[in-house]
Amino acid sequence: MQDSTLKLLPPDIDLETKRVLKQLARSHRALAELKGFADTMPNKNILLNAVTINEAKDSSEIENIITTHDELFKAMSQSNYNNPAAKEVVNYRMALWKGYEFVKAKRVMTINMIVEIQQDIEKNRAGIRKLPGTVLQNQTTGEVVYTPPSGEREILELMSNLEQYLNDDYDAVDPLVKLAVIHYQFESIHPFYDGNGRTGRIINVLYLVLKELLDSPILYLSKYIIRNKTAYYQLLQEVRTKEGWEAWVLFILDGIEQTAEETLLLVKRINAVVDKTAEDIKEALPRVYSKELVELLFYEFYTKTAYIETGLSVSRKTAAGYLAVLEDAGFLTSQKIGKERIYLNKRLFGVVQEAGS
Ligand SMILES: Nc1ncnc2c1ncn2[C@@H]1O[C@H](COP(=O)(O)OP(=O)(O)OP(=O)(O)O)[C@@H](O)[C@H]1O
Repeated sequence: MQDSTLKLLPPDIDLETKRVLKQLARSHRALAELKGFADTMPNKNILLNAVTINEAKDSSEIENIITTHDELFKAMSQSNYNNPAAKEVVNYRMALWKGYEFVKAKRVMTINMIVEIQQDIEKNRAGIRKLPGTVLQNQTTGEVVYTPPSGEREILELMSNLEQYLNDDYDAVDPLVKLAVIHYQFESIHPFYDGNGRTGRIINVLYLVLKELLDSPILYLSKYIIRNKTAYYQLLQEVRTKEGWEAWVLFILDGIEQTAEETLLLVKRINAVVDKTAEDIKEALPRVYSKELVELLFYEFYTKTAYIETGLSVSRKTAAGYLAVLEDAGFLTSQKIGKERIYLNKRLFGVVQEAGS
C-alpha cells in the first residue's frame, strides 16, 4: 500500500520534455482546428447538446452506469421517468452545464464550484470527505493501490493549492500539460467519498474553457479513457510510484489530439445533417419550413408540442399540426411517454447514437 503523502503543486520537475513539446504541438493543432470549426457553427446549442449527451453517457459508463440512447431520451423528456441509470446520466449532464455556465461567467474555478458539481452528480450533500476509510483499489485484483489523504484539513489544504494552480499561471507551463497535472492531483486528493472520477472529467473540460482553448465544452476524454482504461489507471499510479510524469502527460496529450480529431468529425456530421434536413424540409414541406423550426427540431434530439408552441409563438393546434406533418413526411417519429407525445428527430438521433456507440 502507498503512503498517502501527496505533494503540493507544482511538481518539482521539468514537465516540458522534448517528447512532450513535440506532442504538445500536435495536440494544440487538433484542438485549435476543433475550436475554429465549432466557432463557425451558427447554432452552438445544437452541437453542445448532442456532444454533451454522449459525454454524459460515456463518463457514467466508466462508473458502470450503463444506459442506452433510447432510455436517455425518455429520461430527458420526462422528469418522472423511472430509470436510475438514465437519470444519473441526465444529472451528470446538468452538472456539466452548471459548471460551464459558472466558468463562462466568473472566469475562475473554485473549490465551492467543484463541490457543487460533485453534489449535482451524486445528488447528495456529503461534500469533502471527513471520515477515513477511502482507498483506491486495482480494478481487476481488488488490491489496495493507494490510500488518499484522509484528514479534512489536509484535503482542504491540497484543494486550495489545486485551486491556485488552476487559476494562476505563475509557473508558465503549457495549459494542456497543466491539465494532465490537475487531473492527476485531483484524482489523488480524491476529495469526495464518490464521484471523483466524473467530477475530475468535468474539471478537465472546464479548464479548457477557462484557458480559452475552447469556447464551448465539447472535448471529452471519457471515451479515450474507456478505450485505454488499463493504461489510464496504471499511468496515474506510476506518477506516484515512479515519478512517471512524462508518460502520464503524453497519455493525456495524445488523448486530447485523438479526441479533438474525433469530435471534429462528429461536429461536421452534425452540421451536415442540420443543413441537409433544413433543405429537405424546405423542399418537401415549404409551408411548414422556417429556420427557427429547424433549430427547434435540433435543439435536443427530441421535441414536444409545447416547445414548438413557445419557440415559434404559435397556437398549440398549429404546433401539433407541424409536428404531425413532419412525422408523416418521415422527419420525426413519435412515442407516447407517460401522458405526453414525444417526437424524436431521427436523423440527429442516428448521428449521436452512432458516435456514442
Ligand atoms: N491509482 C490511482 N491514483 C489516482 N487516482 C486514481 C487511481 N485509480 C483510480 N483513480 C481515479 O479514481 C476515479 C474513481 O473514483 P470514484 O469512484 O470516486 O469516482 P466515480 O466518478 O464514482 O467513478 P469512475 O471514475 O469510475 O466513473 C477514477 O476515475 C480515477 O480517475
